[in-house]
Amino acid sequence: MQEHDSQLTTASTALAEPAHAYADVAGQPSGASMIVLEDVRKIYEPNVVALDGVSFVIDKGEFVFVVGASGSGKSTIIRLLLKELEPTSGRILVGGRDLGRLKHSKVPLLRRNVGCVFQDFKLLPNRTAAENVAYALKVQGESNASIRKKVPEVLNLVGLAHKMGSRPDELSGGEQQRVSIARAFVNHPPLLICDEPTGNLDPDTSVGIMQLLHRINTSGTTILMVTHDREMVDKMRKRVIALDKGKLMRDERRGGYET
Ligand SMILES: Nc1ncnc2c1ncn2[C@@H]1O[C@H](COP(=O)(O)OP(=O)(O)OP(=O)(O)O)[C@@H](O)[C@H]1O
Repeated sequence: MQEHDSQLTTASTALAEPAHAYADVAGQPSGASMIVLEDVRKIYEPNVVALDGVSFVIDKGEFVFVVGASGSGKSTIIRLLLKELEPTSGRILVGGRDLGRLKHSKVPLLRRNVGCVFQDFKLLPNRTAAENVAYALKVQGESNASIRKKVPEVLNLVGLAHKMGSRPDELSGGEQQRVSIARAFVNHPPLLICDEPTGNLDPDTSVGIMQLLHRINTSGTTILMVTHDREMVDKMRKRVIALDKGKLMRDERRGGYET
């Protein structure tokens, strides 16, 4: 743990000025906010109102849960933040950049600055843990020398140094999620979006994953986590944004799953 923490401190130092990571995205200065949604509406064809005037601000370094019943609009928010979708109206800023004004050629750069962790891990089945992380770096154009350095460092950080050569089918669910967190965090993105990261895990394993995400957060990375994990939200007492049928119903510092 000691060793992991010192590496997270290094990550924190690297993130001391996360605005640099975005400096090329649109060439605008970044403020203290990591995510801004201003009166965002999203209507899917033919006429499904997924988000109905949602506004909130998430500052750099925050840890925020997004909760709500199925169909309340949580995944739509994630897809908007990654610019996989465009809002019907309203404004979205990530790292100070207005996504509505972001050129399509800059979208890959945006996504490199936003790590993503999913419920189903999305690992390549025939590759080892190390290869899964290395592959993500390779497609980003990272040099072989840098990949050789970064992969063991990040797998050590998530507590998987001893399983670098294991394929996903040789790893437990919790270990697979650690590989997926390593892949998302390997370039120390200023923002990590987690879509139900503990949804497939038992309660004890989920606690370990949450501890890891908490440590990543305390190193400076902003975390937005969509979850149905009532117990976890109630235990962590972090900021909670609750959606219901596309509307923001609650935004509470140190909130619980329900009021
Ligand atoms: N591509 C789409 N076309 C039409 N309607 C969609 C599309 N994607 C989502 N929706 C609808 O938009 C609403 C919000 O969906 P969204 O996936 O954001 O909810 P969610 O809160 O993530 O749900 P879950 O917890 O089940 O993942 C739902 O009514 C859903 O049926």
